[in-house]
Amino acid sequence: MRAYLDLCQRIVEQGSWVENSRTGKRCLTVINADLEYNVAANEFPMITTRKSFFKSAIAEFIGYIRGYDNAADFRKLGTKTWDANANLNDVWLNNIFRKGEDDMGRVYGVQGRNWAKPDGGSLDQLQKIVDNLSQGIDDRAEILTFYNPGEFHMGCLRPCMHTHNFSILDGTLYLTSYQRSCDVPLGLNFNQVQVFFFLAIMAQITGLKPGVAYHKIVNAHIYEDQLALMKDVQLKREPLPLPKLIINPDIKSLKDLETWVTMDDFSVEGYQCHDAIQYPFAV
Ligand SMILES: Nc1nc(=O)c2c([nH]1)NC[C@@H]1CN(c3ccc(C(=O)N[C@@H](CCC(=O)O)C(=O)O)cc3)CN21
Ligand SMILES: O=c1ccn([C@H]2C[C@H](O)[C@@H](COP(=O)(O)O)O2)c(=O)[nH]1
Repeated sequence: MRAYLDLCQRIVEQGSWVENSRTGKRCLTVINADLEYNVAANEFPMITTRKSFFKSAIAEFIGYIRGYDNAADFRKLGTKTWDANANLNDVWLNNIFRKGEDDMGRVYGVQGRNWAKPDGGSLDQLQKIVDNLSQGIDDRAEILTFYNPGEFHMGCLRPCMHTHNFSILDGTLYLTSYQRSCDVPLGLNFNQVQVFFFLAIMAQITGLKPGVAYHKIVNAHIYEDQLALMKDVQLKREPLPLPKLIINPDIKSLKDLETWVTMDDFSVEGYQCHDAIQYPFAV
């Protein structure tokens, strides 16, 4: 995908160095990036300039859809992406709200499916959206937000891709997703796949046609220890044609996603890529 490489190039050429106290690593940073994915044409935005792992990215997102709060549940689905944040960050390890090994606390899906109401009880944001969209209703507030500042102290990480806003226009479903902070070499690889997947699967389970997914990023960065690999290896490569995402057509409801779906229900067709690059991960 040219747009991904253009963003990487922009960070390398125009980025400013920013200290980050949470990770102790500096980041080369730009502000504001807009990406678009054509879900209607099934142009699946898997990165081709290095080997990419779409199943981990989809597993992570299905974990959010299910409201998981535990890295072990994510591992069972097929991704280890939450192991480090749940178990290796000292601030979280010493947090009194941490419920033990693998606990992530009140992050992402917990907020999406089980938002605690001040008057007691909880709110299921995703179920409301699925119910509305299935009836062709867009109330101009079809918003799933994981961003709950009142509970940041009860989770291992503040959500990065924090808000997903659906729209219906002329019978077609659109998605606009907002991301406050983006690790471009590692996280964006996953986040592109997730934004595409979320629109594709929501269209499938609500009976709407998918349109375009818009991905809006605020702080886009490359960590200092990732920079050489980006500059000297990935940016020297030419992108290859995009593959297609194949989703099992038997997935017809939110219940299906919550109960029987596994990573065997997803495959890609026509994925060609350059060799793997292992970028360092900042905890
Ligand atoms: N610093 C940082 N960057 C992130 O992108 C990130 C976080 N932290 N914390 C929360 C989640 C976890 N995410 C992750 C975590 C690990 C990989 C990763 O290791 N990816 C490898 C291999 C993945 C695999 O084998 O499945 C890669 O090469 O893409 C990617 C995204 C995205 N998020
Ligand atoms: O989906 C995700 C989750 C996380 N990231 C990255 C962005 C940052 O590098 C870190 C989070 O650190 P903060 O200090 O909370 O901003 O994780 C991502 O790119 N995508």
